[in-house]
Amino acid sequence: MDIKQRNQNAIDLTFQNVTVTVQTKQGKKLLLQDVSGICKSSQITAILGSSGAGKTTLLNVLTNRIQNSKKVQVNGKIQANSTEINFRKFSEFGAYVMQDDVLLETMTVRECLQFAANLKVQGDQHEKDKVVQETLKILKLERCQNTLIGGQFVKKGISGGERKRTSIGFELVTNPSVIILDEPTSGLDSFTAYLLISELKRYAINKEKTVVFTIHSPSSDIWQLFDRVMLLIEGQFIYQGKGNQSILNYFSNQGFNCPRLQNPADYLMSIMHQNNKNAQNYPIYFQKYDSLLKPYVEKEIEQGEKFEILSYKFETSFVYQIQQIAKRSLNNVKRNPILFRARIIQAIIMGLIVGLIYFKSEGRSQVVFFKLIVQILIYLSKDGSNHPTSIRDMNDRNGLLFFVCINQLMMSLKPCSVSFPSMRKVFIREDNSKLYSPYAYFFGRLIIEIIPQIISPILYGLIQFYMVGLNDRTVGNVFFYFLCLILNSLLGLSLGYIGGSIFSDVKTAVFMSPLIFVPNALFGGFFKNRKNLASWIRWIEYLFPIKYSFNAIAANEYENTHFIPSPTELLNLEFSKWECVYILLGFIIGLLTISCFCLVCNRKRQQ
Ligand SMILES: Nc1ncnc2c1ncn2[C@@H]1O[C@H](COP(=O)(O)OP(=O)(O)OP(=O)(O)O)[C@@H](O)[C@H]1O
Repeated sequence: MDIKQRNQNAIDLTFQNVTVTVQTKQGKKLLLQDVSGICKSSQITAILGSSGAGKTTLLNVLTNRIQNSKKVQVNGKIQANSTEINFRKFSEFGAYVMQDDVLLETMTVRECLQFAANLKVQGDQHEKDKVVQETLKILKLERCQNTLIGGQFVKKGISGGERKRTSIGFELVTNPSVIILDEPTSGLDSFTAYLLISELKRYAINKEKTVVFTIHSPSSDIWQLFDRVMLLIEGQFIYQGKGNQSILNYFSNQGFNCPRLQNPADYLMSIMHQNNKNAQNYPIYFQKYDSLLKPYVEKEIEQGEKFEILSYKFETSFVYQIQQIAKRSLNNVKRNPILFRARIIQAIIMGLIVGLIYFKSEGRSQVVFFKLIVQILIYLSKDGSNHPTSIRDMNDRNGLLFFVCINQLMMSLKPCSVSFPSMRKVFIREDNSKLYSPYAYFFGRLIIEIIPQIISPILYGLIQFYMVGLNDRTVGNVFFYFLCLILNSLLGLSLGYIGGSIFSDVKTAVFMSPLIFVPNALFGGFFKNRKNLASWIRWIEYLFPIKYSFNAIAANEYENTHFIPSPTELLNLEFSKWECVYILLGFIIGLLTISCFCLVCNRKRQQ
């Protein structure tokens, strides 16, 4: 690498006159007050301050995660090598490791880094693997590389420190020029914390990276490592410049002497801590900073790196992204199969319950369940034996058909409505890191989640179809019945996706699902005959897809029936069974498209 290339990869991150104001019930609150500074390449910059001083807010501003809104106002200039940057630009060269480690618990440490590398590292698979191996080595994660991350559902997992390092590795693997970390040492013992910060320092020096982090109470060993320190009180700087002895000299000149045997960081935290005694000194700190350090910092900003930033923008193909997400989703199902198993068990139990309740009612086929497979194989056709024999039988049949429709819808609606919210944090984090397109995420997950929604209705149907004795006059009738079950299940999936992509948390999504389900059931054409609906409200029934499911399944059941009165006329079935299939397919595609757009529009910047 020549000198010019090396300098072009180095980024000085500067911020000038940054002010952040939020509107609260009590009035306007200043989170950051006209702060300016520089974080230099090949250095580690530590931001210290008491709780609530504005450290995280500053990192959010540097990474462009805070946007102007009705409640929040952000002013100031953020630049990388004198080029003003926005959220998208930052993601091309920078990475942000938030305080919470948002990782997918069913992945191993290596898989987690590999996922990020596959999607964001340029080159062939060998190069991607090499970067992963190097990152595992830098962060001392080799020993636990094949251990599952673990969490709520997958109990056995890596330790807190390994988790933190995996989180950092997930961002480092993409080789960012600027890496910003919010409290990377929280939850780590002092020695692990020291190892981590020294690795970050080595990384900054060896690879000319800009490393910025907030830290609460660094040990004296860690304190020695800081190249640059920023001290914040109430959203204002009281110090910015070299670490170690320089900072102690600065405060000593103001009459604040750190006792010889005390950890300098602890001493500084004690004089910054918000209490009445310290508060009297705040004006002195601010005034000294403004007169002694601010002009010097402004000069440093002016002298900062001016090279144009090399664009690292690299995106894998849409199909490759879908492949990677689908592969991960499949692994997720394999390693945490509880939802999949629950869906299958639910189908078997519900199939048996329905089969037993409606078992071989009056005049129905006497074919028993175990003959089912043979029945289908020999394409058995029966001559009208499955048609209703009485009004009572017809009512039973209608009830069964309607129940089957709403049951299938409900069985897939609920699990699918929590599918996006349960992974939302992971998605938001990865989306913020611009690992993939949100559309690829949607389709990658859909491809895998659709599988149980097809297997389950088939199982359900296989169990109850012949137990009950539905219309098996032709093979076409039998298959159409199964097609209806699958379409209902996919309808539930798409309705669930709508809820899950609008509502960001699991509880709200589950709570709102009856709002989707109940009107569908009421306007489905069974509980209330459509002819009896008031004319002003009748049009609404067309908006609820269960109407078409019931129409299709009933039209199939009563096809060529000789029964009088005609069940199709009594039910006022409006459409032919195939017309209903096309309408249902339209609904499913339409709802999936809407939910995809909702997911895209509902993204936010992680703070
Ligand atoms: N959206 C908001 N609305 C109102 N107040 C806010 C908002 N965001 C942050 N604050 C307040 O701004 C102050 C600074 O918050 P910030 O999270 O930056 O502090 P911090 O220094 O990182 O604290 P800690 O070390 O405890 O994480 C806090 O008093 C916080 O309550």
